[in-house]
Amino acid sequence: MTSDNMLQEIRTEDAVGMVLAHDLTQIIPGEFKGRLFKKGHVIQKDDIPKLLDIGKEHIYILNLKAGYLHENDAAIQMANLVQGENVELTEPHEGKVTIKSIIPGLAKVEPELIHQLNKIDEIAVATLKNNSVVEADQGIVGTRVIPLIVKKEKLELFEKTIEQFKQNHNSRSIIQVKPFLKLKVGLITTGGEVYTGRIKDKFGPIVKQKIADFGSEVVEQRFSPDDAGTIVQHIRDFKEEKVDLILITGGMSVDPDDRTPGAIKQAGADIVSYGTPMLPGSMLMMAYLDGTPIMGLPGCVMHDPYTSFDVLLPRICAGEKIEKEDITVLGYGGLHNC
Ligand SMILES: Nc1nc2c(c(=O)[nH]1)N[C@H]1C(S)=C(S)[C@@H](COP(=O)(O)OP(=O)(O)OC[C@H]3O[C@@H](n4cnc5c(N)ncnc54)[C@H](O)[C@@H]3O)O[C@H]1N2
Ligand code: MOO
Repeated sequence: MTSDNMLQEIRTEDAVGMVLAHDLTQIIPGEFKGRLFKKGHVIQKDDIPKLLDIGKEHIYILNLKAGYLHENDAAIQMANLVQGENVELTEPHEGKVTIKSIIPGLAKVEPELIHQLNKIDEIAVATLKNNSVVEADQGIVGTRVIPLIVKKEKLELFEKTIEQFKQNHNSRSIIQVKPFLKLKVGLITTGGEVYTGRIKDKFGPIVKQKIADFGSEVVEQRFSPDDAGTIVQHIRDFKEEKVDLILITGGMSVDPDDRTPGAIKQAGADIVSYGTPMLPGSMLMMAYLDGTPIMGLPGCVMHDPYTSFDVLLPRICAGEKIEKEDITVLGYGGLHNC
């Protein structure tokens, strides 16, 4: 007997008729990784060679004492303690519970708390990054304890850490998925070369597709020469038409014809940031005009698949307000092939 006499080691050849204490995993590189036997399975004579094939010369018989939890029950408890809106739990599998989204949306995870929880010895909580875009049925979090049996005290500490975090953060959900709203988007395409027809607009279709990907719609596209007054007029018209988001493409960098940042300021918007420390997408402007988000989109959004626009857009589509702090953190890890 080991581990406070709760785990009895039995030779596999002598284990016929006994009950497995946990899921047993087989891994064949490139072919299979998964559960070969499930916890609770009663071992049959035919199972013996299969068990030996996966390297199990001994198995555990479990005699759990008060004050201890089986890995499956610990994983369920941990998942229940962190789960919030629009998610569901899977059954435990090889000691792990997965929290999955039930809708497409924006996954919210509290990094600071996840770090605190993982400081508890024998606890493992693996998550997607905060603000990841997820599909329905996609896993967001996996919970597991490292040993097969764990002291209940560990889970009590886990729970207390969460309670304390909630007290300090207005009972904020730990893990949740925010649905995407159906926004009406007004698009202003600037650039004399497009306005006069010298070149075809290639920015509009790309932005329209990105908006549609989150279930929103560009309700109108207007074209403007490199003239601040015209851009301001289009902004005001869209504001009157009560669009939910105004996007302005081009004219965002350092040339004399780059009129977009000036026009957004001239329209009276509050500027959250001109510039982001992410490449590509460093010349993006984030602003709000009486609560309506306005974004100035630099040329790279038309060319690069992943820019600061692709980081901020899903959050805006999920109804979040972008603050300066959301922009400043984009620099660390923010160099993407640019
Ligand atoms: N010396 C510097 N050069 C650049 C800087 C800088 O800080 N200093 N920033 C770079 C960054 S970052 C970007 S992004 C680009 C472009 O920024 P803009 O938003 O000002 O882009 P434009 O000058 O308006 O156009 C650039 C390019 O894209 C074509 N374009 C624009 N709109 C359309 C459209 N609707 N359809 C088709 N093509 C379009 C335009 O004709 C130009 O070829 O600046 C870097 N340079
Ligand atoms: O706004 Mo610009 O690329 O950073 O490419």
